[in-house]
Amino acid sequence: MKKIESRKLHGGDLQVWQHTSATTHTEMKFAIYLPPKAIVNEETKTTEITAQKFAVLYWLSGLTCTEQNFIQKSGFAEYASRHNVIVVAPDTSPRGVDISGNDVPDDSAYDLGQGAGFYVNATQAPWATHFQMYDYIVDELPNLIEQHFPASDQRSIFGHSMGGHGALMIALRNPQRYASVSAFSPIVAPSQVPWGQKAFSAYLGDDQSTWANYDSLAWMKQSAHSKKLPLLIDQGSGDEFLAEQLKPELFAQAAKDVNYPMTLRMHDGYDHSYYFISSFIADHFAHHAAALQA
Ligand SMILES: N[C@@H](CCC(=O)N[C@@H](CSC=O)C(=O)NCC(=O)O)C(=O)O
Repeated sequence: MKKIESRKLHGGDLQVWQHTSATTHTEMKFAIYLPPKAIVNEETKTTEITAQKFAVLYWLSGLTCTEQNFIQKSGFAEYASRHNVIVVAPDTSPRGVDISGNDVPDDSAYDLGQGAGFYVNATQAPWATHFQMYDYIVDELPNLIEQHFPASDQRSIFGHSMGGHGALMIALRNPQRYASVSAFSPIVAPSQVPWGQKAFSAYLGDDQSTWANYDSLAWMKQSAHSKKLPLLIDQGSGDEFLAEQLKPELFAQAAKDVNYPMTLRMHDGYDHSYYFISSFIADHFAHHAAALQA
């Protein structure tokens, strides 16, 4: 693991790390924010509160994003610092070259390939060798974080758009691993909308029965007997992708049908951008901090 960026922010330490992933077989980057109390003293190798471990909130970004978009645009650090929660924001796909020096596939579209991993384990060529983002987010990254940082195994997850799909799908599939989930402008039914259909066809193939494994709406529909997590969705009514790609009403109806408590808030006039995210990021930290008891 190599630290490639470190900046003081709201009293804490914002770092970017690069590591060789055993899951994607590429170099991967992630950002991590250590709130003031979680900063490790290099001399004593302890945090301000000796041996304390801190809950971790995982952020999944949307199409075209790297680990940088969220940390630069969301205004998250004030709230991570206030709630004493570690925040981890990974890249959205493998990139560049693999560990054998071969190019990672990229079809050069903004909604497929590099920057568009969709948080699935691809089964189809040429993607399957590297595009294993589900396993990377659910297993490899938390293991790494909990091994190398003062991080507990108390985890929550949130995200935006493609990353909102990722957060909802991962939390609904693994309710024992997370304390809470939230999303801004999520793609809730990827199997039914153009962005998701394009990605799932490429990564998972034409047999649509396999798509349900990665579809939040499908997971919600079968969650009647699952552990229920605190679940919040914020959506702007002025979002240019709302009607064609996002469809949060389908998810809210499915939740109602299976008695899954959730909050869907529609916000008049807000669009799909990080301006919307930064306007409501404080509420998402409050939502997760309550569940994590951070
Ligand atoms: N037309 C845009 C589409 C890309 C876009 O809007 N990306 C969003 C996420 S959309 C769903 O996952 C985003 O977060 N962009 C990065 C940002 O910093 O705003 C395009 O061509 O880029």
